[in-house]
Amino acid sequence: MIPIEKYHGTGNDFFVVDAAEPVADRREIATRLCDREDGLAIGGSIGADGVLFLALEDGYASPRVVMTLVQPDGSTAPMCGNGARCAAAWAARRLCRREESERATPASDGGRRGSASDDASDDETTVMVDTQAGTRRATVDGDSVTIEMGAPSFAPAAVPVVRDEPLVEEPVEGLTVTAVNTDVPHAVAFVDDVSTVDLDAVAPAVRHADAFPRGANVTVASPSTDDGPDWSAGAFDQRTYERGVEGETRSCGTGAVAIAAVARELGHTDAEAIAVRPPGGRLDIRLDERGAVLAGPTEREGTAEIQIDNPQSAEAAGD
Ligand SMILES: N[C@H](CCC[C@H](N)C(=O)O)C(=O)O
Repeated sequence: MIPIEKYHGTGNDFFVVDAAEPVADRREIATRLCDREDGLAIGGSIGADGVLFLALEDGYASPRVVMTLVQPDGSTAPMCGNGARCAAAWAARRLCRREESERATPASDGGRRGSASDDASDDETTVMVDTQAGTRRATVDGDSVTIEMGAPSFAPAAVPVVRDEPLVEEPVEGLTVTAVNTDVPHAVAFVDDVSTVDLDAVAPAVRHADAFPRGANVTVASPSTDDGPDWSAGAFDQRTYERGVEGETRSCGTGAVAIAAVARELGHTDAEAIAVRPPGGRLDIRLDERGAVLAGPTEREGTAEIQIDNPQSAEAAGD
């Protein structure tokens, strides 16, 4: 039996599997468990937006977790803002439990490796999350996780987009988009009201447009309705259609950072602190010359165990 945990960050949900578990075919497991109709049910929902395979590495001054996100279509995403926040929350919880059990049974070497209590504050744990896009520093404070993201780039080679100049506010398959890389490619379109966009109808053509040789996540944004229709207020509503999920998700961290970066690039706001509201909650972004920082809540929803040969026979154990 393989233990599976379920986490979500503002509604972007993931199964978590310890990378040490003997899962030979990660694509097959991800495709099966994530299915929204026939997949694994934990915490009141069926399936997920991906499976995080996480390896907690010993021997570093700051705890380090190696993250691989396998998406429902079997592809691997180089980065995922919400997934990385969940990975940090998972690692902090593991470390905390490990310390509790070490306190109950003191280790003979008394070694101090990767301790969750090595941080300046007793309430916060710093976790380094290794992703295919690079190592990102996360701070876990209860259920709230803040993570340093890479610096957004509009450079055609970085997005990537097949052109010589950045793609800024140009029509692509029916949407007026700006292309940005926030560790993954996003095509961002500002519209008057995200709730009126038929995302499932318009996004697939943009996601697969020839301009994007590796595809793109498609993110639409509008001035946040809670804060009034003021473009400069630094608050935006978000909806994202994700590559790899091939559908809309309830939240997307790299997409929220992409909205902040494009809003600043287009002069919609000059705020350093930008609030983004995906359908699943609220994410806070800070953008300065060093890059972007993404903050928001996470939640551990529950656990299950699966038979590796027959994942559908899984029984939710709950917690
Ligand atoms: N949901 C993720 C993004 C995953 C990106 C992935 N869909 C891809 O680029 O293939 C996030 O919170 O940033």
